[in-house]
Amino acid sequence: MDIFDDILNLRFIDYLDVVLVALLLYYLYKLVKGTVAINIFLGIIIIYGAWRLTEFLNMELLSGIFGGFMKVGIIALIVVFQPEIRKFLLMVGSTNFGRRRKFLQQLKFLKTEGTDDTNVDAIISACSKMSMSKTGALIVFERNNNLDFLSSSGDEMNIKVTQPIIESIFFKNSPLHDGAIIISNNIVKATRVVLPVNNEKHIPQRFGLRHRAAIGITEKTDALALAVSEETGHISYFKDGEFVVFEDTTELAKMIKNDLA
Ligand SMILES: Nc1ncnc2c1ncn2[C@@H]1O[C@H](COP(=O)(O)OP(=O)(O)OP(=O)(O)O)[C@@H](O)[C@H]1O
Repeated sequence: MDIFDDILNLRFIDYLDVVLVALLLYYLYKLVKGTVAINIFLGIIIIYGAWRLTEFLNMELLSGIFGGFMKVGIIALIVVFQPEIRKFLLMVGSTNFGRRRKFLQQLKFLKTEGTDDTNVDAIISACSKMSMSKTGALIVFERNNNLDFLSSSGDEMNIKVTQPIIESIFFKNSPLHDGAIIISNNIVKATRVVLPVNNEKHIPQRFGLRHRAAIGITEKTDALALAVSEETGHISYFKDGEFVVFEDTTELAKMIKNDLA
């Protein structure tokens, strides 16, 4: 009965508390998913379990050793998870409130008809042409996480998306063709951007740095990425650090529009 009383007595702030913890866990999971950090995390849990067990069994020497380790645990955690903590803070701090405002406007039916919707069809047409001519390309779509911290690694731009613009950026002799481009609200924000590369995931050997970079950025942020392979002309779409399977470019365009909505 006590439990039911407790549930009935939950305040709004308690629900909010639970939702925030769930969000925090989700972000933490997103950070450590597919990395060695998950193994370190498991290691810590095993040592904690061993410590409690040796304490329970009154094994003084062993429990002393594990206990000593656990006492400095928080410092060890900060040292070991330094890159993950850094990325986590970056992810939290770089949330793009501009897009959130747009979302609120949509809710209020105030959004003016598609002024800054990305022209996905133009991008897909450019990708199809680049696929046929085996021109390599790497396109990143910004969503809620602000990618300005990456733009500085390349050349900042402010140019409206059109099919010829995308094709000419990646044209082999163009000075801008190397690296990735970042697109936000139908604007190419940056070119020649260097993305974080995922070194840990086991993806087929035929995929090199371009595809690993697409996995890296979509894993660490909520961005989407499109890659056109220079070797095979194949178009790949990435979301949440994974390849997304699609039938044809019509389905691909539909998926991207959906994911950007
Ligand atoms: N970290 C990165 N960030 C942005 N662009 C990158 C990055 N790494 C590689 N690239 C781009 O990808 C190009 C090709 O790299 P690589 O051949 O290793 O990739 P790949 O996955 O095998 O692609 P492809 O099938 O086109 O050869 C590079 O010339 C560069 O323009």
